Amino acid sequence: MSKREDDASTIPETIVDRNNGFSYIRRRFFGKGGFAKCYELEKVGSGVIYAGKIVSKTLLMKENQKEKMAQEIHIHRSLEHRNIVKFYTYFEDTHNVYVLLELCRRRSMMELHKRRKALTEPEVRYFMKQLLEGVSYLHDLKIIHRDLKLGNLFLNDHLEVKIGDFGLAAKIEYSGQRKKTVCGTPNYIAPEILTKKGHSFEVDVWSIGCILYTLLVGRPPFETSSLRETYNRIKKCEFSIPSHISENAAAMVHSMLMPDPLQRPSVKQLLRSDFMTIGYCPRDLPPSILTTAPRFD
Ligand SMILES: COc1cc(C(=O)NC2CCN(C)CC2)ccc1Nc1cc2c(cn1)c(C)nn2-c1cc(Cl)cc(-c2ccccc2C(N)=O)c1
Repeated sequence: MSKREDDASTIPETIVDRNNGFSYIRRRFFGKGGFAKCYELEKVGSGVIYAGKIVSKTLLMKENQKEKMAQEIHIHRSLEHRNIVKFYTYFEDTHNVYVLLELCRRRSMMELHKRRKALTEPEVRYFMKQLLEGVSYLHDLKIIHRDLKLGNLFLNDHLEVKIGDFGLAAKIEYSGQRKKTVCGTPNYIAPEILTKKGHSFEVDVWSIGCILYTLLVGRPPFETSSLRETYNRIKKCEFSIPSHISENAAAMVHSMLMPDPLQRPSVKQLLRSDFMTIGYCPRDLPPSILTTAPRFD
């Protein structure tokens, strides 16, 4: 019999953190990503609600999987920024590892994209400003995320962007270091990772360029019917920008999707780009934009 996606056979209805005696009621199943299942967890007593990422230890038998999970926790627990998902705590029991994270009730930008497709340029400026500020904070700490994608950009009740899922993140240990491998497959993967030329902060700029293109155009820049063909287009930097996209927006996309990583602007330079600084940028957005384009009269 096939297991249900939200199979919770080894996840107790009440989860106890044996380090401090706090317990959490397992509520709604939100979905899964990689090895993890995500549930709404309610802290007994306070009623505070978290997004609980739960990983079965049966999936952490191999040393490299244990190390990957430990690295994700080590990096994420050290972060504190309004555009980074807050890491509250983690603990384990016989069967699982539990990570308690900031709940983002408006889910992720992937759901927004699926519903709206292309956004207006002021909305794109609004989301890009927060994404760039969050990644600028990471890069200042010498951390590369390496898997920036719409599904990892969560939205809270105020539609503030919260970067999550540090499962592929890495720390640049010394100036000029180029990472040679990444254990996993980034969604918006940069050409230098595919060609194994060594990579660093510029891969996040590439991924943000793919996100920018997707928000402006309504579909990803290198999308094809086969992964092999998509990878070929990425390696050849083969993409086109529809003519209705503004000059400043197109120029920003082109600068971020340069084949040579050293030609790409830094995140800080992007925050000062013409597209980001010329043109209306709303201070906040109403929840109605999750389903309908706003009018900025
Ligand atoms: C009310 O808050 C949420 C509701 C829902 C929701 O209603 N999902 C529905 C999907 C369709 N099915 C049929 C019913 C449930 C999803 C995410 C929420 N919030 C949330 C999730 C979070 C975080 C913060 N907030 C953090 C931090 N991480 N995750 C997280 C973790 C993992 Cl393991 C998976 C996923 C995940 C769930 C589904 C799709 C995609 C993803 C994804 N982005 O990976 C998300």
